[in-house]
Amino acid sequence: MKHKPKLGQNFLVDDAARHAIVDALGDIGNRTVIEIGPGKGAITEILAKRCQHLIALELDRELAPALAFRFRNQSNVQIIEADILKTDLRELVSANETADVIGNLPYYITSDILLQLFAAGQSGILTQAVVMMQREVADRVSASPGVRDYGLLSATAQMNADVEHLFTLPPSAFSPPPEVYSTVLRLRFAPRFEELGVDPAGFDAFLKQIFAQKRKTLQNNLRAAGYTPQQMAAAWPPSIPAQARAESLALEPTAELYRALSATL
Ligand SMILES: C[S@@+](CC[C@H](N)C(=O)[O-])C[C@H]1O[C@@H](n2cnc3c(N)ncnc32)[C@H](O)[C@@H]1O
Repeated sequence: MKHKPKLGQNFLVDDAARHAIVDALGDIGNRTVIEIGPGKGAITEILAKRCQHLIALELDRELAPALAFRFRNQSNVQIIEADILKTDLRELVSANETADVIGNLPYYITSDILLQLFAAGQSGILTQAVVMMQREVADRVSASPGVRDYGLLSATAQMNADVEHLFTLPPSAFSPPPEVYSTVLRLRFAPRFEELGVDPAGFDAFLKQIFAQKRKTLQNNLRAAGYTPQQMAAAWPPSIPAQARAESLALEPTAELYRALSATL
């Protein structure tokens, strides 16, 4: 079967790596695990032996039935031919249950998948995700405030999860080898909206506004988003320098600024 580059198909062929990814989920003997993009089953095969219930979502209409056939005698394995982005994860998880997610992600939709996982995390159905992505994207997801890679994706991710950088693999771990290195992250879903006193939709929109132009100061981005100089003067927390950029602020002062500006509306 020919691989389909358009579907981000780079199959994992490094045996130690595929075990390490599954090991990162910990003990899954009593867990429901959702696998994104099982492909030819490199990770699926190990998960099927270890977890209570495996739900694997594969878009490729040749690979999905081939996997369903291969695992037909394993009653804990469910292969679904579906587009992850068009799947409501809440429908896969029974009431009063939570699931873990795993996947060597199709890199062309990494950010969209992460946003989908954060939304599912907010609804309380996911505990953790072990996900492999292009190294540069993983560096942005896990970057701390004040470093060059810190931006909208970092702030969004860290509002939703504790992010842990696990390991990086070279192109040779895959067939065909991609042009980039790949990094595995563990995300433990722990939304911080309540703790920081912000509403998720409003704060997500605010993050998009303050990171709209990375090289501009916070005040310039806020002005472009429609805040007046008077509103900013009335609300500006003394702890935030007037010339600060969004990328230099931790989530706590960012939330403080959002709350103060919201109070002026
Ligand atoms: C990087 S490969 C990983 C395959 C396999 N898990 C492995 O590690 O060898 C990504 C997989 O995601 C599948 N895929 C691509 N787009 C998808 C989508 N929108 N929904 C579900 N699966 C998708 C591809 O067909 C491919 O099998």
